[in-house]
Amino acid sequence: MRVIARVMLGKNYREAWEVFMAGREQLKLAAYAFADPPVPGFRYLPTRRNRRTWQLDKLVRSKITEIIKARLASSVYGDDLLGQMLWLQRSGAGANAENLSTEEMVGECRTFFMAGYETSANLITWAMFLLASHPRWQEMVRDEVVQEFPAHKPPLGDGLGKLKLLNMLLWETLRLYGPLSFLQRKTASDTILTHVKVPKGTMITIPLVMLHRDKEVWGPDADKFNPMRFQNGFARAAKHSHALLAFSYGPRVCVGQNFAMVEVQIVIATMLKSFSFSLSPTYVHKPSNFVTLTPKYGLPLIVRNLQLTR
Ligand code: HEM
Repeated sequence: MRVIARVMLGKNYREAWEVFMAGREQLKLAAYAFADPPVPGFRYLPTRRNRRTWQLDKLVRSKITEIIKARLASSVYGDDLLGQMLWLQRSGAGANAENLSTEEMVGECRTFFMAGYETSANLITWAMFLLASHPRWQEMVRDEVVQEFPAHKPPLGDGLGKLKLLNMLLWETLRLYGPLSFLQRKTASDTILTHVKVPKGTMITIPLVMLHRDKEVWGPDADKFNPMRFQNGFARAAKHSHALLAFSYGPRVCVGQNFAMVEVQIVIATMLKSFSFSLSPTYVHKPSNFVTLTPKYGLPLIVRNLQLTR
């Protein structure tokens, strides 16, 4: 959470935290709204949940707007993402920069907060689950990390690109336990999808969980943990070069995917260097899809300090 708060509003870290907590609650409320009756205008009714959503919305907007105003007044835009947007807006350097209104900047901040925390946190969680469940892989990835980043060399910088096994492990985690279980799209025109006529304006849900475990695409071991399927690269792991859609594909592909992969690599490599992990006997395997895919009862791990055990 701190990572995305610093990246987005680093200079205003304390306010970022408040914005973030409010946004997080909003996201949960929005997820509950999926179960609302499909009554037009239902979201405008003053139900308790809607009122709370509006309250949070106001809070998030006013906080970010205040931060923007203060930075503009001081002419010190900051070296975080908001600072970059302000700089683009003021300098007119970016394409369509003049169109980036304060309202849009507020929207961008909200999107980044929402899109950039739970997803990465859950990738770390599920990767740790798989490492704890497959000790041989845990050893192999640790050996790779220690070889590239011995003793007191922190796992940062170009060396991360050499952590092939860790990358394979992360791709396999995204396949089996991708943070987002589905994507949604609305058809922009009448279309035909595998012989089915789909009228304009139809909402289509793309079930990533099913696609990622489809035996026709991934082979007979599609349900099994096998990071080696990625040994020849991402595009050759399945019958289709874009079968892994955890970060989506096309014009709406996740803009934060490289950032997320580096962030997660650093966190996992740092932990593996000093600790070993095994699953606690109290762990109950129940992936639960609420906004993102999480272990319903948490992920209790037994953690051992390697310096004490070696
Ligand atoms: C493991 C981590 C992540 C996963 C699995 C993930 C996944 C996704 C997916 C599937 C989408 C597309 C949604 C759609 O097409 O409907 C998306 C969009 C987006 N992601 Fe990520 N994401 C991750 C991390 C991040 C991070 C760290 C950031 C920010 C630093 C970020 C920022 C965004 C933004 C801004 C969008 C919207 C892009 C747009 O609509 O143009 N994501 N992400």
